[in-house]
Amino acid sequence: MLPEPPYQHGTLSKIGVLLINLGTPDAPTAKALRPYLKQFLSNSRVIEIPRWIWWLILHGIILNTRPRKSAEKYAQIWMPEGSPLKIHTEQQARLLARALEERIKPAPIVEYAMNIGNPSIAQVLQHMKERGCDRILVFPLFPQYASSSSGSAMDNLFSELKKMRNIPAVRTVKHFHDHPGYIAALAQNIRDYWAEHGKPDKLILSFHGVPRKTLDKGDPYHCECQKTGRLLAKALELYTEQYQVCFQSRFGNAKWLTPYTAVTLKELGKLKTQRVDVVCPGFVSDCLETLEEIAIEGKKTFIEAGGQEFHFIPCLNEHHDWIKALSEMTYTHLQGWLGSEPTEEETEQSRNLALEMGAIE
Ligand SMILES: C=CC1=C(C)c2cc3[nH]c(cc4nc(cc5[nH]c(cc1n2)c(C)c5CCC(=O)O)C(CCC(=O)O)=C4C)c(C)c3C=C
Ligand SMILES: [Fe+2]
Ligand SMILES: [Fe+2]
Repeated sequence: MLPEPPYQHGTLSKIGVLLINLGTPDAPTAKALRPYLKQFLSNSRVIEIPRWIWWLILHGIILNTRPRKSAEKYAQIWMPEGSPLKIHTEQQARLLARALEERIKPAPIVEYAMNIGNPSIAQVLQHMKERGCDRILVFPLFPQYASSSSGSAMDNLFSELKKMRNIPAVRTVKHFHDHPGYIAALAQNIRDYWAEHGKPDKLILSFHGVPRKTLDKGDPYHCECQKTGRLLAKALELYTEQYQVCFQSRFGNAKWLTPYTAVTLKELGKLKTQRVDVVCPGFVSDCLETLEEIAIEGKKTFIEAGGQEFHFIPCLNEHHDWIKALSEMTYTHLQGWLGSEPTEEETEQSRNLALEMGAIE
């Protein structure tokens, strides 16, 4: 069990909000990619094949080849301040804290952590406890629930809580794939883009893929992506022929959810489609998968196949409507906790009582 700060009578119980994203390497180098990929790909929710077979493949092949290849990709999208995923998540936490300050007194403490890499869930939870958070809302930034993303973040959270003597009250957000605020923010972000750059012939809604067999095993991810797609198309008043839901980032040789984004872009290119726009509603922050795989590689695939014009629409990142939706969802999930904090006066009284009773010195 982890060491615990000494229990203090009458300390103010604070509310914390912990945003969690997937995680990113510390640097765009093979040296930093190796431990990141090792942690990611050792997870049995991410790779669901017998452990010993996978151990041989991972240690014998993947960790000897992929770190260098992935580092080259990361180097193309790395920002002066660091990894885009980390920078956007940091900004989202800062903007959410500011939005909540205006609605909730005393304002909750907002932090972010990464399921893989840094800052780790373990580190940040400990830090929140030290700051006096006794009630924590854990909010994974994955709109659609998948066992490999949201489920894995929950595993990590619960295994850290298991090490604590004094466990805070914890609530978790499962998903928000159909939340009206999230859908409205996605639609507005796309409309903003189209107001500046005009409209495409086809809009591709590209979600991160997962192995096809996870759908048969009961993972709701596929259905949640389809629902987000449907609601977003409705908000944008698109006809069925004007958009398509696709799945990207296939890993390994097994069948993943289809249609594959890269295959669809190639087909659209071959059909000499004048203009295709791609947006990635399943990622709330731009990252390797959107900036390299779609904006660079996806564009190349489409143009080389004969397409004319390719546009990548950025993720929600710091969009005003997204921060509003995030704050709205947080507020909803905090119901029952808000307004129940003891006042400073009550806290002082209980401290005095404990002093009188000799419970504290
Ligand atoms: C949006 C949710 C995500 C799901 C679901 C998901 C499943 C999943 N991913 C892999 C393998 C890799 N993904 C990688 C990067 C990556 N994945 C997500 C999100 C989801 N993944 C994000 C946001 C990122 C980008 C991180 C960044 O730093 O920008 C990588 C690492 C990069 C690389 O080497 O390609 C791998 C590997 C699997 C196998 C999987 C489901 C089974
Ligand atoms: Fe991934
Ligand atoms: Fe489905």
